[in-house]
Amino acid sequence: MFWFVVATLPTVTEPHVQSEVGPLHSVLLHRPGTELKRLTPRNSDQLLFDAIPWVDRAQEEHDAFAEVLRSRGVEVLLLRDVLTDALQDTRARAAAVLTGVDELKLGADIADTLRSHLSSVDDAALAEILIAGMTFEELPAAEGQSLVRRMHHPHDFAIEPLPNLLFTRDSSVWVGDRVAIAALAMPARRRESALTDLIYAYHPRFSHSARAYGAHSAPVEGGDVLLLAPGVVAIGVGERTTPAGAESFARSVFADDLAHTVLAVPIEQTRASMHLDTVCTMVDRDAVVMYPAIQDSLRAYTLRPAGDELKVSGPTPFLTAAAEAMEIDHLRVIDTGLDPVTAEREQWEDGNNTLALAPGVVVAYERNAETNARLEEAGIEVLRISGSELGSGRGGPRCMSCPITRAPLPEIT
Ligand SMILES: NC(=[NH2+])NCCC[C@H](N)C(=O)O
Repeated sequence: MFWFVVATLPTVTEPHVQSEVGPLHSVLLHRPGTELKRLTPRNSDQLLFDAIPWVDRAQEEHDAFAEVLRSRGVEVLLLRDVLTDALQDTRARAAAVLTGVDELKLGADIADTLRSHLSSVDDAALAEILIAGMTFEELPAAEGQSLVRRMHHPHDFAIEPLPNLLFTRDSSVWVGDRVAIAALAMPARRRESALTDLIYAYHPRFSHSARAYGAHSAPVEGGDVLLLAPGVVAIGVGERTTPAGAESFARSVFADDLAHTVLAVPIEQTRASMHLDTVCTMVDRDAVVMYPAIQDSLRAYTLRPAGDELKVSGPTPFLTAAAEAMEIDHLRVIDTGLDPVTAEREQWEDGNNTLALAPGVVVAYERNAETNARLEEAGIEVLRISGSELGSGRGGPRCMSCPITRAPLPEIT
């Protein structure tokens, strides 16, 4: 006689991320849309883009990126869809209307008109306005002509667009089973975390998830947070994440028992290295790809909990501090052996910004041919995507993805 045991598998995978390379199950992406069409040569600097993307092509590239992930069994959640779903909750809608309208900028009359307009549109339209923004000429018609309306150019933004929402890595980050909503440093990005906050607070899939870093406001951006191993978090400190942000993030993950060591890693405050993940990402459980120019100079302060206090030591070389915290002999750096000019070109085009789908399997921009070839020589499987338009905002596959669930790392036998 045979007994069949039917395992009841959960229909959705619970959020949980402990590492950079555990098999990826669920990820949050944002398919770019109208917000990219708002970019002009006059506003692109302020909106943190280095070129004006060809939007249709950027969407094709993004669809292909999502398809690569799906073809490897990853569940892709699109930010616009989950935001629209979250807005079904009336509390979410009320909060969304408040976050979208800046009364100081618009004055009381326009703010009132805009709030009632936003309250009257359906969930999808509200999500679209929150993402794509709104110009003065798109404002709902109102009686009379206020000074604010008359003095603003019709193409000025009444609600700023969010072109950098494409980089879902930065506005929220999962550590273990908790999500931290990032406090973003650049004015052009601040409203992004209001949207991720709404999603995680009101989408039925996430509304029961606990928060990390809840009550803090010092900037930490997800692109600076690398989960080197279960219990070990590296935080880049530079143009975006501040020392105060890194310190309070460390206190928060220690208090919640999510980590035993945090490495605060100073990085150069330049556009080319605005986040730690622009110069270093993990490609295997014990290996990183790293911009060769910083390999010898990268250092880290080691933070550990000491009762209610923090014990800070260092700085010491990053690779040594990381290996020690990860309890491995050596954190391998894939030897790209690139000449400095090629290395600088490929770093700028996000060659070091790979997204791991599993240990030794990464998604990378195809244009970084030399870096990718060296990764393959080192035994890493590289899934290439094209990013000529997507990359114009200075972000690669890692920046464009927020992992929500990764399986635990398989034991090494
Ligand atoms: N995790 C990352 N490296 N994100 C890239 C963000 C790029 C974006 N244009 C910004 O300047 O904020």
